[in-house]
Formats: sequence, structure tokens, C-alpha cells
Amino acid sequence: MSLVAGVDSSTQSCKIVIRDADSGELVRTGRAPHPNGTEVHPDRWWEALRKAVDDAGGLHDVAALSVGGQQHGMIALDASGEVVREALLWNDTRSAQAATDLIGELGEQEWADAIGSVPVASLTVSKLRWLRDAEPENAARTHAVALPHDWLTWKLAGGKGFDGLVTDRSDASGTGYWSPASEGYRHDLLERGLGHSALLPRVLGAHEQAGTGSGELFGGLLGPGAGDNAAAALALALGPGDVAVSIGTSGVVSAIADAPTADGSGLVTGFADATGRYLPLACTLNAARVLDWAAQLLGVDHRGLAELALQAPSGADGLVLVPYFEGERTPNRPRSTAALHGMRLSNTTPAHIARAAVEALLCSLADGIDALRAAGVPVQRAFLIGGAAQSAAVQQLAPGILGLDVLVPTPGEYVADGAARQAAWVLSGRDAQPEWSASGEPRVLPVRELTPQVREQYAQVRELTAER
Ligand SMILES: Nc1ncnc2c1ncn2[C@@H]1O[C@H](COP(=O)(O)OP(=O)(O)O)[C@@H](O)[C@H]1O
Ligand SMILES: O=C(CO)[C@@H](O)[C@H](O)COP(=O)(O)O
Repeated sequence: MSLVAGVDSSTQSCKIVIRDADSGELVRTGRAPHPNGTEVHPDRWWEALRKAVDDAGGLHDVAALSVGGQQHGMIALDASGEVVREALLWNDTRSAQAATDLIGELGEQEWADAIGSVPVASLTVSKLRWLRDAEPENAARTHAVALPHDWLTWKLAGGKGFDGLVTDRSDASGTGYWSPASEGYRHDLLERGLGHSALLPRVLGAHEQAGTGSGELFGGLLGPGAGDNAAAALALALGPGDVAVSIGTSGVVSAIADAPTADGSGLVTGFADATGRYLPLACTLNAARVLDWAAQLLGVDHRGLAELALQAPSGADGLVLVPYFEGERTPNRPRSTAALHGMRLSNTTPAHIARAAVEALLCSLADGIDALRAAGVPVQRAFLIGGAAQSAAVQQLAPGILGLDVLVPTPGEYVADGAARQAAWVLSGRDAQPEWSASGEPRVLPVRELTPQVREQYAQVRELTAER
């Protein structure tokens, strides 16, 4: 029996799954937390990976490993491979003005045609422009630019020299200087951001080997890895009409497409997937943490929050939360704040507030699904994944608000699973992906009653927020 490992280095934690390479059967798992904040030294991610590996009982018997990770994070490396400054994460919005400047120079549709997406604060190219303008000395020292999953794969291989710095097309497509349509880097756009050229990771094919581990933490075969959403799509084996709805720190709706998208409105980012196809996606900054906020405010745990939310009526008697606590990316409102509308003495009970929080989260994801449809992506059913997908209230309200049958796969780490599946693919040396039979059938939650009034009252107040 050969074993493979998949890593999810996500915003809040590092998770690892170890599975049988042939059947996909789960053998063991591990996890470790990441520090809070939107500016993190990559060494903290390496430390968390080491702890997660320990927690999983080590990698001594693992033949191949791939890393999936949070997308877009800017890791600037100097000529000797040292990190120039803390990485700026996908949800750091200080680069909002830089994104606006980049759009002003080229135009929305021109960016979408060039790289599949219109720059927002999250994209790496906007963060590099911020670095150029705010920290010119750090920009000048930047010799190479990597993403979180590229850097961790490189560290596993020993972290020496730049020949081993590799990435895959899914994560490259979230940088803002790689074109899914032409499958190549746009060095001109990198230079437009950073102000000078820099070395970029080599983009590997979907199941191409990325070398071997150095032996310090892992000595087996390394896969190319993937952006987290592409890794989850690999694990779910999404088909036409399927949408993955991921509720982690980010709220993401994504689908597999056979052709690249170029949405000049900026609502849908036209990324690549981890199999050679495409992954149109809409991503919000406010998802699981909206429920974390509500639970903390009301002094309950997540089970208690779900119970409260299910006690209140649909629409929370007109109490509507606009959940832009962290600013927002989709729609692009980086300076926005959250707002609670329609407050009356009678509808501000804990149950109403809990209900408004869950409805706000689902309405913002439903807006993302509308944007996918408007970009020509067929949408028929939704797979619910990510930490907050386990909320009973989210599960119960999702079909009515999303207007779709919802499938809840067996609780698990779908990003890490997708990375493990990629590792098995690399290990097999075959062109076809491994057929894994081990994952159980998802639970189907059919649409019983549509609740369009919840989305209508949300749409009425969605624009009414103060700037930070
Ligand atoms: N039962 C639950 N109900 C609501 N939220 C939950 C539940 N379980 C976990 N979460 C939340 O999910 C988030 C972690 O999900 P995860 O997908 O791992 O995030 P990320 O990928 O961004 O690190 C946390 O904010 C956590 O509080
Ligand atoms: O920015 C995006 C997608 O474009 C996010 O999906 C990040 O990749 C972070 O994901 P989580 O850690 O929240 O799952």
C-alpha cells in the first residue's frame, strides 16, 4: 500500500491528510493553527506545517505529497532566497488603491482579456504595486515572487536556489501576471506592478513532478500543488452545472469550465483549474467570520448560534445585515464596513441577529452565483464545503436562499484531499487521474421552499454602508 499526503495551508490553519494512493482511503490527519492577521511571515506557515505533520504522525511512510494553499499571498524573496518582508495575504486590503491605479492605466476589460480577471486588492499584482509605491527599498530588493503554496513546496525541497521554485497554473492564474488564455506569464504586467522584472516560479503541468523532498521533513515525490479552490474542485470532481460553495475565511463560489472567462465587470475572476481546464470564481472577504462574530456577540458557540438562527422567522422580521466587516472584494468595496438595517425593538433579539448573520452570508454567496451565471457558467447544484458548511442553520437555509439543491459531502478537508489526490496522480505516472472510491455519497438537501424575499430585502440595503 502506497500512501500520499495533501496539505491545505489555509488562512486560519494548516491541515494535512494522509490517504491510500490507490483507494483514497483516509489513513490519518493533522492540523496546526496559523497566526491571525493579514500580514504573516511565511516562516509561521512552515512552522505550522511542521506541527501539522507531527500531529499526523510524520511522513516517514508517505511516497508523494502536494501542497494546496490560500491564493494570491505576496511572498517577495531577495537574491539569496530570503523573505524580504512579511507576506501580504489575499484578504489584506491596503493594496486597494494600487488595484484602482492598475485598472486606470489599462482598463477593466483589457485586464480581463489579458489575465482573465480585473485587479482587486487581493491579486498579487496589486500587492506588488503597493510594495513599489509604499516600500520602494523592499521592492528594489525583490528578486523573485512566490505564492504561499509555491514557497512551501520549495521549502520542502530544501529551499535552495531558484531552479526548484515551481507553481501550477491554478495558483499562477490568481497572480494578475499569468494568462489562462495563452497559458503564459505576462512579464510586462509583473513589471507594471513591481516596477522591475523578477524571477517567477516555473509553471508545471497538472500532474508533473516538482522534484523530491530534501529529507528534512519529507523525502518523497513532490507534486506541483494548487490554489486552494482548484484543489477542492479536484477532490469534489466537479462536473458541468456543479458549483462549489466554500465557506471558510473567504466565501467562494466556483465551477469548472472548458474555456477561459474574461468578465470585465470584475465580479468573476477567470482562474485556471488543477486539471488543465478553467475555474471561474467569485470570492468574498466575509464568510465564516461573520458567523464567528455573531456567535461571539451573542455569547454562544456555533451550535448555539445555529439553534438561535433557526428559531427566528425567514427574513428575521426585516432585520438585515450587510456583512462587509473586512471591506469587500465581491462586490469591490475594499473600504466598506458592515451595517445592520431595519432594527426595531421587537426584531433585535439574539435569534433575529443570528438569523440575519446566516442570511447575510448566504445572500452574499447567492450574489456570487448570479455573477457566475451572468458570466455564462451553467449552475445546477451546489456542493457546500469549508468550516462553516457544518453549521446546521447554513445547511437548512442554503437551498431556499441559493435557489439550488445543496449537496453536503462527508465532513472533511476538501482542499487537502484534492492535494492528496494530485499527489496520487503524480505518483501513478499515468495521464488519467486516479479513481478514488473511498469518499462517501454527499447528503442531498433539496430546495423545498424558495425564499426570494430574503434576497430582495438584502438587495434593497446592500449599498447602504459607511466607508471605513
Ligand atoms: N459548525 C460551524 N459553524 C459555523 N462556523 C464554523 C463551524 N465550524 C467551523 N467554523 C468556522 O470555519 C472557519 C474555518 O474554516 P476553514 O474552511 O478551515 O477556513 P480557512 O480555509 O479560511 O482557514 C472558522 O472561522 C470557524 O470558526
Ligand atoms: O482569495 C481567495 C480566492 O481567490 C481565497 O479563497 C483564498 O484562497 C483563501 O481561502 P481560505 O483560506 O479562506 O479558504
